[in-house]
Amino acid sequence: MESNGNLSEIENQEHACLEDKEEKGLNKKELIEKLEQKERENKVLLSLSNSIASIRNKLDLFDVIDQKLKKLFDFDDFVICLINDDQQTHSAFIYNQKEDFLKTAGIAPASSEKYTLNDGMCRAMISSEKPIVFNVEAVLTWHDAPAWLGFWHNKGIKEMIGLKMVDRSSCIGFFYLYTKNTNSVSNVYFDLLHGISLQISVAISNIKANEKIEQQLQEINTYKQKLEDEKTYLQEEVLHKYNHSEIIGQSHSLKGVFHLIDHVASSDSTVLILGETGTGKELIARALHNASPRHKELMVKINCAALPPTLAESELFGHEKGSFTGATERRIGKFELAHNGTLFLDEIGELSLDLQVKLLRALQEKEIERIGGKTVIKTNVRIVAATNRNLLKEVEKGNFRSDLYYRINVFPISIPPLRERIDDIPYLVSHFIARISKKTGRQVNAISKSAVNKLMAYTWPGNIRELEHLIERSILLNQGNILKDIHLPKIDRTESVVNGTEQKIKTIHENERDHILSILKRCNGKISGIGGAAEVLNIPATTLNSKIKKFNIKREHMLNK
Ligand SMILES: Nc1ncnc2c1ncn2[C@@H]1O[C@H](COP(=O)(O)OP(=O)(O)OP(=O)(O)O)[C@@H](O)[C@H]1O
Repeated sequence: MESNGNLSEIENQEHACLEDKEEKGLNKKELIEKLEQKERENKVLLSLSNSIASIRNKLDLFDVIDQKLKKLFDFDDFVICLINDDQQTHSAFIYNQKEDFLKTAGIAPASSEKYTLNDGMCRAMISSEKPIVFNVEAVLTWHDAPAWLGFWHNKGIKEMIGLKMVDRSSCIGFFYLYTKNTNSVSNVYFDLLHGISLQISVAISNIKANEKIEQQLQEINTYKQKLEDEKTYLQEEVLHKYNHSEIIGQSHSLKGVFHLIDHVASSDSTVLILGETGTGKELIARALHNASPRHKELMVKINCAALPPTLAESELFGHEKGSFTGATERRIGKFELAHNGTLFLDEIGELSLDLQVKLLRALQEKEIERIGGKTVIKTNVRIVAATNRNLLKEVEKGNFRSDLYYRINVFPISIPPLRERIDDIPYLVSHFIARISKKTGRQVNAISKSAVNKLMAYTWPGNIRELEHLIERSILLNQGNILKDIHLPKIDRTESVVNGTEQKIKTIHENERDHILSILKRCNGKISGIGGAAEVLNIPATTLNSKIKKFNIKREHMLNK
């Protein structure tokens, strides 16, 4: 009896069979019972086919087969195996996954195990169009019995009904029913079984398509999460800083810094930026990143001085959800965020010794592990570090690991303090006036010459940041659109305290002499002309010359820094 599993065809066949039996004189009651039985079977098949259409995962398919087919056939268990991509082996795809079930001795079904297609059972099923009944005891005596058979034998299985599963005329796997009795599935049902296996093939294609969609969705979610992380980081960055795109200055020393940036930007070398606070180290780090091949990726900043001790490791390397109290969400660390980009380790001299070890390991291994994570994550980051400390001294004092120092001190760039590049002050002032006026809505658009001179005479312990803040303060206090009044700190802080002891009170003359001398030194002995001490002091060069004479200031005093 051939069948393609179509239900109406099956019914026709059953009617033909009944007519045949009537002819042979079977009694009517028996025939009605048969007909009712067939109707029940058809109902089960119809409901199976309806359920199969909505199946999305393996568990659903297991339940549907287990519940619906058990109404039709007397079997104890079943397994669906699929042929692997290598076309040489097959593995269990749908099977009973209950723990107590899998405890039985022998090789329990597991999707990770691969078995050859070249065993006696597979060969027989591949070459047969119909289900085959295998006797377990008999197959166990075969030289090419499948490796897993002992497991079912130990479970008390006596018979296996196996058939190949076909999709678009190729064999994609096998469907096995296991029974503890013999002859429990009559061969009358074999055509039906074949039809069922075709429906199961459809369900399997759906499951596989669904698994692929799920996997792609997961990839999309991971990517989305990365974009979210980057977006949050960038939003924080925008909130916390102005958007500097320019480094202002024309001084010889700053040009030297630009030259070094040009040299090193295109490589992946670690750069250590040295300089007093406020000299623009972060600006230089950004310029370096923007000039590097990594400029399309993020430059992620870690302020090592501001890392809270309890969260520092998570901040650097991230954590998995639930890895510690308060870790309610998975979070990626700055190292991971900077993947393919630049990691800017600001104020690296402030990093605790404990974190120095962890940082060194991450730099050496080029891989990190999230707290509570089980996998090692490869990272490709370019390191730019900055400090206002003398790191070598910190190494000598035992505050900074020498191995980390040598690891980061590959290409040092020193940013000169503002007092050593006073030529940059007028440019910086114009830049800040324009920006701060715009920001505050004030109409200030110029600065008086005397105010610039005053600024050039100051020593700027806080460097450009101090200048920026001072201009802002002055603009806010200014009347009119020319900045005339500059509110410099009353005492020049660098000169007010000497080794923590108070200065002795000086006479007016002593003060005047010291001030003139300090400006002369700053101007490298230049008296007149642009950038000369007379211009800075806002007095004629002739007046300055007579004061130099009066205070007995010698040329060597002026050059003696
Ligand atoms: N050459 C420059 N042109 C324009 N603005 C500058 C320049 N140098 C520094 N600044 C500005 O001065 C401020 C301080 O700069 P930055 O934060 O880069 O200094 P830093 O050396 O990193 O300071 P710290 O050591 O305190 O972290 C910033 O607002 C920065 O934009």
